[in-house]
Amino acid sequence: MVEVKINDEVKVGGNNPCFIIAEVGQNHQGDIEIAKKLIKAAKDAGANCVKFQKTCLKEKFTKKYLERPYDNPNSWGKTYGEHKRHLEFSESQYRELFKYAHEVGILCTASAMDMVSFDFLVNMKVPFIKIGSGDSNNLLFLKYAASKQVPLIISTGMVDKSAVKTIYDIISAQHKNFCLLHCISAYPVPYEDCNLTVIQDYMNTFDIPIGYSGQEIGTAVALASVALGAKVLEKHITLEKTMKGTDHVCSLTPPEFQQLVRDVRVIENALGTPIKKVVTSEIPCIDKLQKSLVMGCTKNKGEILYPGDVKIKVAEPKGLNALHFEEVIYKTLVYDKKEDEPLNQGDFC
Ligand SMILES: CC(=O)N[C@H](C=O)[C@@H](O)[C@H](O)[C@H](O)COP(=O)(O)O
Ligand SMILES: C=C(OP(=O)(O)O)C(=O)O
Repeated sequence: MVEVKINDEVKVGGNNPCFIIAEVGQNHQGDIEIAKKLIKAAKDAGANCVKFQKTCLKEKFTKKYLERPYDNPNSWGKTYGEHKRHLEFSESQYRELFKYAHEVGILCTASAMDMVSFDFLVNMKVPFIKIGSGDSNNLLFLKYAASKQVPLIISTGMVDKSAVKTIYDIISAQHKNFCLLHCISAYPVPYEDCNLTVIQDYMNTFDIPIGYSGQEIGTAVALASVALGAKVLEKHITLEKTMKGTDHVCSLTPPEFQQLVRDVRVIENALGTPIKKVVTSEIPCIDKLQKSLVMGCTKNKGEILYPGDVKIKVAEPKGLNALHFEEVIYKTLVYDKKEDEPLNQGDFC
């Protein structure tokens, strides 16, 4: 499988650990201090990267859409434009945040929500650029992004498989330094809509790392995605789930995020090898509880071992592994044997 090179130290896919993105998105409430707290929380939780959403409002939205009333409990203004302006950091604030993340020691990037934002992020030399599901049908943008030859992580919410193939074709025509994330764009996603096994379908279809961007509540589904093979995992992070904003409800608090990272690492460790074998840690249990062949009754040298004469029990000392039962039946005893005595190679012929 192709590995995606995020920077000189970090690669995604192949045998590399799952790349975990803490998605701040707009959970900073438009407040740079909250944004910094979330960067620090992402670092402390063990995330590999922290991410924002960069938008040039007049590139992403029509004038009329921005003037649309946005009257709901998550709104930061009377119109959608006012709401989004409240949540959007300036370029200099982004510089400050990237600098802070660098000081804290965590990779930091953003989703480019439009071409202008994409160019800004390229200039900022972010380790990769995320393309969110809002652009999974935006072929013009995808072509533009592909032509810039920067690593990309692309979400695939709100479209079907044929569109995902189109995304793959567009980017891979230029380079293979990209991942696709399975994603369902609902806040929160009902569990029955997660369709997590799409991850396996993507893995069978595409020769690039596949990941999961989860908007469902909790960590169970995200953990399952890693067990299914996700090599990138994105989850929203928040300081407090009851804060105002559309995404807080499907976000994880810093302790939850920390637990997620810990559990992902446990799962990766536990996935191990598909070769079923006896492992060293089983030896004490084998010694203590595995059954072996013993005499079912007392018999003398020269007598035949009929079924019923050989029993399978936990014994000390052990006899032959009980898997050899069939090989022992109808053999002749070479020694006298008492009931419950172990039967070993050399005791019969
Ligand atoms: C599809 C997409 O962009 N989704 C993003 C990523 O998950 C979200 O964070 C949205 O920006 C957010 O839900 C929008 O909320 P509002 O409309 O209240 O600002
Ligand atoms: C919308 C985004 O992501 P996703 O589609 O993965 O939720 C984003 O990263 O801005």
